[in-house]
Amino acid sequence: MFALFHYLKRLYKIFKPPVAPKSTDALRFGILGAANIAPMALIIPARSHPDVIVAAVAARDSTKAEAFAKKYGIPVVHKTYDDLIADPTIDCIYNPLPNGLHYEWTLKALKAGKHVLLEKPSVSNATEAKSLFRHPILSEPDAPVLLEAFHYRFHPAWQFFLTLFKPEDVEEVDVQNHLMAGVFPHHDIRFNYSLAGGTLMDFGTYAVNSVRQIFGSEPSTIKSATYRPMPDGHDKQIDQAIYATYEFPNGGTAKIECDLQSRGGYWFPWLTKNWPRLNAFLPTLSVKLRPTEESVVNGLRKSTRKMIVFHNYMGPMFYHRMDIITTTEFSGESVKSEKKIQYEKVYKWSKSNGGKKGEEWWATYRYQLEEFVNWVRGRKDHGVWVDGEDSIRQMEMIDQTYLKSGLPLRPTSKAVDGDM
Ligand SMILES: NC(=O)C1=CN([C@@H]2O[C@H](COP(=O)(O)OP(=O)(O)OC[C@H]3O[C@@H](n4cnc5c(N)ncnc54)[C@H](OP(=O)(O)O)[C@@H]3O)[C@@H](O)[C@H]2O)C=CC1
Ligand SMILES: O=C1OC[C@@H](O)[C@H](O)[C@H]1O
Repeated sequence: MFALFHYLKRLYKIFKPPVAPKSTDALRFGILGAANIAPMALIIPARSHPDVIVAAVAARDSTKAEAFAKKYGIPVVHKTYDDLIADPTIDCIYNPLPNGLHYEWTLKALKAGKHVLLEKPSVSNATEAKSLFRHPILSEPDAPVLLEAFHYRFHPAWQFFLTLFKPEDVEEVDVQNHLMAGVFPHHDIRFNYSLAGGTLMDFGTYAVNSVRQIFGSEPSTIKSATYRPMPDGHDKQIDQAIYATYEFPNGGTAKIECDLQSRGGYWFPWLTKNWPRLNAFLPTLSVKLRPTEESVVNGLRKSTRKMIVFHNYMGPMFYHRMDIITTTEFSGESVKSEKKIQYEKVYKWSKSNGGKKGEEWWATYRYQLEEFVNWVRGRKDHGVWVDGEDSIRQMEMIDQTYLKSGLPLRPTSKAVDGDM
């Protein structure tokens, strides 16, 4: 009963956080587009941050922009994205535009001297990523800050998870990201090739990112990559689901299965195979480690193996659980095994974590905003970060996966050659 109350209180505070009094020189953010993700990823987290004010928004349709601004208490509405970027009172731009517009509008904002919090996936492909993250503007003294918003990495649960094993000991990783069919309609930006859509660009980008983090390296080979295309009448260059296996330099392998229109998975498949799939709705990954001990006890060979399952690694603030499963096997003439499971949940940094800030109810996005502001304020040695070279390597792995699957790379923005 107490646990349920605690859980509901945490959920409530994620959506209705206490409002912090703002500092006099708080950073003023402007949002490009009245995007669905903006409240969750910036507007709500900003409320509890004393150094952040969401000051302006621009949308293509001014009625939509006005309604959005009214709903979320944003004082200024600009008629165009260019007007927002040109606003001298704005310090930081949040870019949640469709993937295919990330490059162009981020570069415009950087050129106007704004710091940019850029939604994932950072851009459409590795060509854009190199052009953006290695742009000379980012090497100038007092260069603006640019961050690909891989929010899940900023949460203490993910960072704790990474302490549970050494990358070189990882033998197998399995990532399962399924979203019930029907959540996103077929006309959603996620299924639009010209806007750099595709499941690999969406759910898949987390899967790719997580395996890169777990192995601490890039894959040496893509062993296979296949996809399920959109239904007839829709863009066949779009992967509705993507399945890939990778080999890493330590000999370990990773399998990813990502589906934005997931169906079936129930009994009586002949009847249920087209039913929207509800029973795998938490993105989950499992990591199998190589056997860690080999010894002889009473004439029996003892070996111990660990497996860690992380339920809901993408949205740990709502609920998550790490199952650390240790299997000890004694083998001689017969084989006997013992299994032990330890459960972990982490919502806050431990006290020994270098004074990093956080509350149990902070969402991944709130932890991310904390670090973004730290960087803008010059506090760069503080904690988790996603650097530009990492974002480039991420797009390289996505490109290579598309090529292996037989799908084309997502289109490169004309702004790359024009350099605006
Ligand atoms: N971090 C996370 O957890 C999540 C991140 N995302 C990422 O955020 C971005 C936006 O996703 P989401 O909020 O779901 O998408 P939405 O479709 O809700 O928002 C995209 C915005 O882009 C603008 N836009 C500009 N040009 C176009 C165009 N040609 N077609 C469609 N929209 C256009 C629209 O703004 P206007 O208001 O001006 O019309 C719209 O509000 C994506 O990159 C996605 O990957 C998405 C969900 C979760
Ligand atoms: O970033 C994301 O996280 C949640 C998903 O539902 C969404 O499709 C994706 O864009």
